[in-house]
Amino acid sequence: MAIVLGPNQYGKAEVRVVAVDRSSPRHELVDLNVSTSLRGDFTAAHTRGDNAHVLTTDTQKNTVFAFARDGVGSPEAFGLRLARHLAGSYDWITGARVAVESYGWERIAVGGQPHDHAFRRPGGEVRTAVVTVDGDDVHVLAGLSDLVVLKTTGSEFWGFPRDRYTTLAETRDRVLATAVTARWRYTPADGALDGRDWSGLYAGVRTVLLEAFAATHSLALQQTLYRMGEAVLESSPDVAEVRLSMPNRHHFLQDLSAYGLDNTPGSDHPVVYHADDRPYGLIEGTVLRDDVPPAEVAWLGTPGFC
Ligand SMILES: O=c1[nH]c(=O)c2[nH]c(=O)[nH]c2[nH]1
Repeated sequence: MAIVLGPNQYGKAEVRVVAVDRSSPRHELVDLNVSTSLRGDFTAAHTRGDNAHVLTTDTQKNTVFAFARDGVGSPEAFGLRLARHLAGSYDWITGARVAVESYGWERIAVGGQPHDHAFRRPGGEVRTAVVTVDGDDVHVLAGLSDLVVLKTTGSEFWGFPRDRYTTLAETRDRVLATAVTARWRYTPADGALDGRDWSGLYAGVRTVLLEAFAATHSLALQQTLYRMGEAVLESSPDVAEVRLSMPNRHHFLQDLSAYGLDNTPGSDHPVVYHADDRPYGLIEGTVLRDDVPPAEVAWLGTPGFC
């Protein structure tokens, strides 16, 4: 009896690549999750730790980003280009599997017009309501969670203090993305909560949140959050306060200079970002009218910030 290596494959799983075509003011966005696997003769790596045949998973990841920099096209076409390249890279590599998930984004409508560089990812969004009866008082919180939005430009972040641990570069142009969780409290209006057009109110607030995200030239996600809450209060006299929780879904500009590719935001090639999932900044805040009495009981039992 001999113990032998059976079927095997290896690669980089879930490379989160976002490519932005900025060749016109109307940006186009491709958002992919790419996994690669190589098949071939990798026996020595498994049995002896001899890596002479191992095209590293790190290289496979870099190749995904470099190929995206040349334009993605359809997921099928991108997969074909990548799989053929990987399978053909060394004679001991006999095959490659490339799996591509493509996430769809829709343009956010501002004033009824699709925005040039602000997008919403459909699906997953949840409408919420919490009603509290406390003696004679009644409170209604409406809200939403997982409203996923992204801007490909119109976002800066600079002017922050630098201590010995600060490495973050200042930026005048970055991708800004978040998944909005919001709750807002309706004013009791003489206790006449019944009979309001709840769905109409909800739709109005949601539209204002989206429009404010899209239309705000952001100097910080904190500023965008405040502006979104402020816009709701300005447009809805029925709302007393808005609480927002917004993770900063970081999109890091991928450095491709090691293989001679420029990836600075410009218009002559797609700009390639790595969509990181964690850790993430978590920006949370309340925006409220200072002349409406607080109602902490309305928020009792609501976990997290809002
Ligand atoms: O909008 C931002 N706010 C921050 O507080 C922060 N911190 C950070 O590292 N990046 C960002 N971006």
